[in-house]
Amino acid sequence: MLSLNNVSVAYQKTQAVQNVTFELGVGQIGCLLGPSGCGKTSLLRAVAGFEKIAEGQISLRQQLVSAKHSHVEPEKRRVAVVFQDYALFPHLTVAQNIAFGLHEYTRAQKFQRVTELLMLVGLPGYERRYPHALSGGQQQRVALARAMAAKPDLLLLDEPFSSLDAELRDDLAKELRVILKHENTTALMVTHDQNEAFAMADVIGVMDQGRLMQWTDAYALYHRPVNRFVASFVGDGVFLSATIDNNIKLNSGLGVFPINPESGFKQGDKVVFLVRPDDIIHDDESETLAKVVDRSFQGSHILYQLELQHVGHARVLCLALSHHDHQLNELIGIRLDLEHLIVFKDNGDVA
Ligand SMILES: Nc1ncnc2c1ncn2[C@@H]1O[C@H](COP(=O)(O)OP(=O)(O)OP(=O)(O)O)[C@@H](O)[C@H]1O
Repeated sequence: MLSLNNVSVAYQKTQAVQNVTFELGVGQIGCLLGPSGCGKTSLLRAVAGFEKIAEGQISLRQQLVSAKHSHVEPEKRRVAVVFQDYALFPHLTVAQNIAFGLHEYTRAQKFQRVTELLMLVGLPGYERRYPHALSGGQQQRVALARAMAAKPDLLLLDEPFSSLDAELRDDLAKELRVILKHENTTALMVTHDQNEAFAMADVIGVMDQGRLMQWTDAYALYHRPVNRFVASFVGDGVFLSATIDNNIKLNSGLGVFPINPESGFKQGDKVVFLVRPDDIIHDDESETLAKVVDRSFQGSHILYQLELQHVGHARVLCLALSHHDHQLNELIGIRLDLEHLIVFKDNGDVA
């Protein structure tokens, strides 16, 4: 449905997007995830046709819509965009807003589509309201209904929930996924919030400094990040130093762990490996002790920051059930439960 091949976007002095390649199939939901300034909005705008591209090709339905010397205008792409600020027409009712782009529909067809969409976005009976009489979340649902009304081939969403509060954001992200799947809409969303990406997307693209680092599902991003940037940006965790010794020997004294023999490391190589909070198991029986240096109560769990009592005094995170209630400076037993070791070359920046 959507295919990007080696796409670059440049402004006068800034190379905003560099050599991005990915594909999105019919009905798939993709999400571009990355920190502020990584180029995700520029890429979305290029797909919408608001930005021309400097290199590469963008195709929709196997038709070229953007290349260095050719550019199909946004209104000819059968693409709809939902912006973060809702952008509803204030002088039109909810029904008029949603029906705005349905030029070829009869009155009866418009009525039917508006009713159907309001039901889908959880606002049945809101036809005659005006935008100012709706909450932020409700306005964004109407904006979504309006964008989906004419059944676009591709729906683009630019941080659609960023002006809503955190709880509403999570709920809406989950609801939006159900709505998009119900209509079999292909969608590409931009966000800097990994929870939103996890809740929404079939496939996630992590971007850093204009480049697409990895394009895969949430599970693979978390468990098989391709580099340190992705490993740090997606999920919590810390890197610990180690040296390759056929197996990996950990200088933090946490044990010896086998690595994938095809990883290409040789004996004596300095490496770092990723330890997620759920890899550190609190175990009173264990002789490996760590000191509680910080704790944050999260209801069912407590997230501890622990200082290892061995070489380097490295700090790790540990997610423990909240009835394991330990105080600052207490020494607690831990063990490492690492199934797949995520190992990268050491750049010398880990203690
Ligand atoms: N219209 C523009 N003119 C010049 N430079 C721009 C323009 N829009 C974006 N940039 C620059 O391009 C780079 C990528 O910006 P972009 O907005 O695509 O990133 P982003 O990941 O979407 O960031 P944010 O989450 O803050 O919106 C940044 O360095 C930004 O300053």
